[in-house]
Parts: sequence; C-alpha cells; structure tokens
Amino acid sequence: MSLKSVSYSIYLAGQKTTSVLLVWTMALLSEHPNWQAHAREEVLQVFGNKKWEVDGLNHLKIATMIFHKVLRLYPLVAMLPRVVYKDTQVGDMCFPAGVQVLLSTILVHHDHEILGDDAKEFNPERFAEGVLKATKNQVSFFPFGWGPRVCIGQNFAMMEAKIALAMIL
Ligand code: HEM
Repeated sequence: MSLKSVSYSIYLAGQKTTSVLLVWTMALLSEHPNWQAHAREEVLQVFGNKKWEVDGLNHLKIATMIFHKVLRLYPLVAMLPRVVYKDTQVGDMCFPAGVQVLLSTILVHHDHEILGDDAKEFNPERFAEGVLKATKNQVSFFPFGWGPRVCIGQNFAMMEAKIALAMIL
C-alpha cells in the first residue's frame, strides 16, 4: 500500500466517524437531561472553569460510559465484512473457504438474548464498570471492530469526542 492510500484511508476512516458519534451523543443527551447533567457535573469537577487538558480527559468516566452506550445503540459501522480463509466449523454451521460473511454490529448490539430486555434503552450505567463487565466477557460490543483489523483510531476518537463534549457542556 502506498503512503498516499494509507493517508486517504486514515483521513476517510477518521473524518466522519467521530463527528457522527458526537451528533448521536448530543441527540441522546437532549432526550436524557439527567445524563447531560451528570456529564456536565463531571466536566466541572475535573476541569472547573479552566480549559480541558489531556490528563483530565482520563478522569471523564461518565463521558466514557455515555460514549460506549451511544456506540452500542448507534454503531457507526453497522456491518463488518470478512472473508473466510479456510473451511471453518462454528457450532452446527460450516463456512467454506472463500465465503464472504457480514458481521452485523447493530444486530449483536441490540440483541435481547445477549443483553436482556433493556437492550435498546439508553442506560450508560451498564458500562459503569467497563466494557468487559458490561459484556460479561463475550464479544458482544465491537463498535471499533475486532481482531487484527480493529480500528487504529479508537483511542484517538474517544479522546477527540471527550474534548468536544467537555467544550460543549
Ligand atoms: C467513533 C469513531 C470511530 C469508529 C466508530 C470507528 C470504527 C471503525 C471500524 C468498525 C473499523 C473496522 C474494523 C474491522 O474491520 O474490524 C475501523 C477501521 C479503521 N479506522 Fe476507525 N473508527 C473511528 C474513528 C477513527 C479515527 C479517528 C481514525 C483515524 C484517525 C480511524 C482510522 C481507522 C483506520 C485506518 C481503519 C482501518 C484499520 C485496518 O484495516 O487495519 N478511525 N474503524
């Protein structure tokens, strides 16, 4: 891959994603003013009336919970395409080599069997103890993909989103 195509990939993958995450976050916070108030309180506690700084961003726990919940309800990449490279048996199903499969982020993120009856509700509290606890160690939350092709910009995106949220609130 040339430097030019790598640069394009990073530009395209990083441009709309974080801004769409912020739009969904604003929409959901306007519907749930209690969470908006929690998030604002936390920003004021961490930064007071000063400008945001990088170290403080790590202390924005409520903001992280909110972003995780937004990404669960509205994963920006709804499907992940994969090609099976060798014959693979998963439970009762056999996937021959060469077959293309689509992993549906949105279906897994909204699955009542995995998440319970409140799967589609905006309840950031579910992420209070982190992603592993919230998913009970299952691969049931992958807004940034999974495995070797996982999003390389995920930490950067969360940082950008927190900065924007801190400035807006
Ligand atoms: C909320 C923001 C973002 C979301 C939800 C997101 C989501 C994703 C997803 C689902 C993939 C595919 C992973 C897979 O196939 O398993 C991906 C790949 C990628 N993302 Fe992101 N992304 C975000 C922000 C960013 C940012 C800010 C950058 C760069 C600065 C970035 C750069 C990339 C690149 C280069 C890839 C391709 C990685 C590869 O194929 O090896 N992303 N992203």
